[in-house]
Amino acid sequence: MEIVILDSTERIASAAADAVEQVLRTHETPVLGLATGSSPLPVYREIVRRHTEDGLSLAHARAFLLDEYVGLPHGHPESYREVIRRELTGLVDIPAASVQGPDGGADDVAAAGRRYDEAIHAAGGVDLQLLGIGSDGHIAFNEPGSSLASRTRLKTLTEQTRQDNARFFDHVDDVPYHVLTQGLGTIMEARHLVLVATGEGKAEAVAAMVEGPVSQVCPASVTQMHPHVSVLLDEAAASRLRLADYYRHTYAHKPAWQGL
Ligand SMILES: N[C@@H]1[C@@H](O)[C@H](O)[C@@H](COP(=O)(O)O)O[C@@H]1O
Repeated sequence: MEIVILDSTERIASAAADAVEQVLRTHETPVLGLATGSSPLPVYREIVRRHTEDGLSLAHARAFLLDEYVGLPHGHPESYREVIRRELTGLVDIPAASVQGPDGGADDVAAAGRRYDEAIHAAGGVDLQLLGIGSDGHIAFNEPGSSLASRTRLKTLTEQTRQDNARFFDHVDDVPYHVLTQGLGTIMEARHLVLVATGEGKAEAVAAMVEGPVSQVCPASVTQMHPHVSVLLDEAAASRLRLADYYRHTYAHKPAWQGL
C-alpha cells in the first residue's frame, strides 16, 4: 500500500488524474472503475480539463460504477448513474453505452448483482478503480460487517451513512435504506486501487484502513491484502496515521519514473 500525503486537493486530483491518464494512454480498451461521493470530484474535474484542453480521450474506455441506490426512480438526480454522468462521463467523449452501473431499479436485485459481476469480468476486469472512503470505513457501500469476499449485492445502509449522504437530498428521510454495491471481493479484483480521502472527518477511518487490523469492522482495511493500492490523502485525513513521517519520506524519495 502506498500512502501519499499531499498539501492540497489540487495536487491529489492531479496525482490521481495522472494514474488515470496513464491507463487511458497505455491500454487499448481501458476499463475504469468510478466512484461517487464528493472526494473524487476534483479528480473528475481534472480529467475533464485534460480532455477539453489537452485532448485526453476516453473514447475507447469502458467504465463501471461502484454502487447505486435501490428505489430511486430512473433518472433521479442523486442516483449515482446521474451523478457520474453530470460530473464526468457526460463531459468527455466516452460513449454512454460504455458506462455501466449496478441496476438498482431491477425487479430481481440479487440477479442484477450477479449480472454486474459477470459484465465486469467479460470486460476483462477493471484496470484502475477510484475509491473514496466513508466515515465508518466503508468503500463503495460495503458497510461494517461486510464479508471481505463479497460480490455485488444488496446492502442496507447504516444510519451514519444515511446521515452523511443526507446533504445530497432535501431531507434525510429521502435517503434510500438500500443499495446495490460491488462487493469487497469484486473491488479487490481491480488491478490498481486509487483511494482519495480528504478532511479531518476521514482521519479515523483512514487510520483504521491503513494501520488497523484487517477486519469487517473497517471494510476498507481489506485493501491491505491488495498488491497495488495508492492512498492519496491531505494532511487532515492523514492526521491519525502513526507512520505518517515514514510515508512522506518514502514518497519524497520515490524514483520519478515510478508513477503511482
Ligand atoms: N458510496 C459512496 C462511497 O463510494 C464514497 O466513498 C462515500 C464517501 O463519500 P464522500 O467522498 O462524499 O465523503 O460516500 C458514499 O457512501
